[in-house]
Amino acid sequence: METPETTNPERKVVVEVRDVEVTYRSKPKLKLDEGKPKLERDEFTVFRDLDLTIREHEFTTIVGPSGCGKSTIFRLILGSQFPTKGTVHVDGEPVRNVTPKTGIVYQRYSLFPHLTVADNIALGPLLQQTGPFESLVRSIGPRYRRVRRESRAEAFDLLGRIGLSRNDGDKYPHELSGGMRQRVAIAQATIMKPKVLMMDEPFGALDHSTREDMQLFILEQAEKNGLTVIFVTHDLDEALFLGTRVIGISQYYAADSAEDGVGSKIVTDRDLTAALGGAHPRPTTSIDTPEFRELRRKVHHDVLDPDHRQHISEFDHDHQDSNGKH
Ligand SMILES: Nc1ncnc2c1ncn2[C@@H]1O[C@H](COP(=O)(O)OP(=O)(O)OP(=O)(O)O)[C@@H](O)[C@H]1O
Repeated sequence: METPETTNPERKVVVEVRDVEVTYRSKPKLKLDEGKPKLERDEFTVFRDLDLTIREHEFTTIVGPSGCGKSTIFRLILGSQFPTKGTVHVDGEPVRNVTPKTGIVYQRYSLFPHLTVADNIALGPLLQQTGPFESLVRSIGPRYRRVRRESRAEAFDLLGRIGLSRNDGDKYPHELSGGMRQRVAIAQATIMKPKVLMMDEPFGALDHSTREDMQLFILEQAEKNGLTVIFVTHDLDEALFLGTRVIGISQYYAADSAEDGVGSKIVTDRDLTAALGGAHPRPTTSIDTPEFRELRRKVHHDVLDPDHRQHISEFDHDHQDSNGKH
């Protein structure tokens, strides 16, 4: 596997995935064993010995073909799924559930349709300071009203920074364009100052030109606010354009197996800044260099080329250490 000189060992570790195995089990099925009925579950191990270290201010993009396990990694870091074996830490603590340490932006459905834009953005701080119970029973109390007023003021302040007007704050999500909705979703996540911002195909539903605008927008937000971002996409160009580090996951085939895929692994982990001789492929104008085209060809070959996947089982399975080196 490519060695990621990528990750700067002096930077604080934000996400640490160690020796993780993820096995999915199907619901019990009734089968016949020598004529006797028996309940059995099918098992599928998507990852074995998965290691991943993500450091502060990295913009890590995770790319790979459908079904390779991108969302599985996403859910493990988020805390909505747990490994069968191994550990996942965020900001030095074991991940046990979804916490404000992790901000999330999905392709859709992050916004509550019955709340205005400002109330959607203010919801996180409001719930954090009052809790769902207090919100429910004390919504007319003075403390709740004060916290709500302050959270909304913070939300209105944020609108300008995400390219929306103050008037937009009183609109409902259905009154906004797709790109504006995703800007609000990003504000909703970042207002909580998460240690890591997780984005799962966030621009997948947008048209081409809005998607390009949003790519520039998230780069600007990441840079201005020093965000640590993990961005899952199946689009290699998007992954290479946005990432300071690109992780490619692919399914592998056991040499002696007739099965389709027998698991997935990280097949590429590259520091784009280092790979391109210190020049990051931003802004857009510089991504068409010979170095960038060669990098794209290699990552495409390692991650997305189905002929290459046949041979991945011959790869060295050694773990990386916390510096990302073998
Ligand atoms: N709950 C589950 N039960 C059984 N198998 C599962 C389950 N969730 C995921 N898998 C399997 O694990 C593998 C990885 O799934 P995952 O959704 O993480 O992939 P992905 O790369 O995000 O796919 P896509 O790009 O299509 O969303 C797939 O083969 C999938 O069928």
